[in-house]
Amino acid sequence: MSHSNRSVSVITVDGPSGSGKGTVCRLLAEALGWNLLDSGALYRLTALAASHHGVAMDNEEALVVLAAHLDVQFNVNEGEEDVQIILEGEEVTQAIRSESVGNDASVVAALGAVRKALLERQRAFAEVPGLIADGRDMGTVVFPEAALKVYLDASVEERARRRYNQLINKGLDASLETILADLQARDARDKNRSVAPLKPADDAVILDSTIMTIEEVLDAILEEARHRGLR
Ligand SMILES: Nc1ncnc2c1ncn2[C@@H]1O[C@H](COP(=O)(O)OP(=O)(O)O)[C@@H](O)[C@H]1O
Ligand SMILES: Nc1ccn([C@H]2C[C@H](O)[C@@H](COP(=O)(O)OP(=O)(O)O)O2)c(=O)n1
Repeated sequence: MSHSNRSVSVITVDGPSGSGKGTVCRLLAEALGWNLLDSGALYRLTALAASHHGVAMDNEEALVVLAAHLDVQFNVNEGEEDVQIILEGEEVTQAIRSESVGNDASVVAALGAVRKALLERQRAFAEVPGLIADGRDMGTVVFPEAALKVYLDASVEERARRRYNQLINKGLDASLETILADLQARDARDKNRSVAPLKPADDAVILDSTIMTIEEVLDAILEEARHRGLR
């Protein structure tokens, strides 16, 4: 099956780091009672598995093997906000969220063979009653037939401020300048790669969240979903 389950409704949310995809996708999945695919987590897990196994982030052959055989469990625990992620028997829920794993993920994600190895695993998430898919190429490559495609953007300065606040709130050290520079490098890598670059699908609804609250972004997407008879 190349396009997994065509009868299942899919809403895709693509956009750069810090635009609010993860937050709004979680709320959408909750509001609609649908499944959630955090595709970035798969690239982060591939990068983390590589570093655990001493595989360099440009060793395409070895990375493909890791991506194709990722031994991962996503556990949804009642009352807990985060999905618990277990990689090769080890809890990595927090570990995959670091900025360095994010940067490594962006590097391995530029390799076409790695993306191919993860493709069917992503499509398998499309199960009834529906799927919210969060990533960079959800609407352009993975679910081209999605009923609603959103491209969520925000200025790079605002996205850097959000990341900075996120780290400070976790009690971690952070430098706004470093975060801004890292984000700019990651944006450039994700947008300029030759395979499945980050860009809005031709039929995407573009939302700029720079001066929108999370609630406003959620409502705007739910309104679009309603227009399309998705709820
Ligand atoms: N519209 C918004 N306004 C203000 N803060 C936001 C908004 N959307 C998300 N955030 C915050 O920004 C940070 C990054 O959001 P996240 O959902 O992780 O983005 P992404 O998944 O696109 O990288 C989080 O701390 C989140 O609470
Ligand atoms: N569908 C996807 C999802 C993520 N990636 C790559 C590119 C991103 O920089 C990294 C990390 O993605 P992730 O969505 O987890 O990162 P952010 O939470 O937006 O900072 O993975 C991708 O190439 N395609």
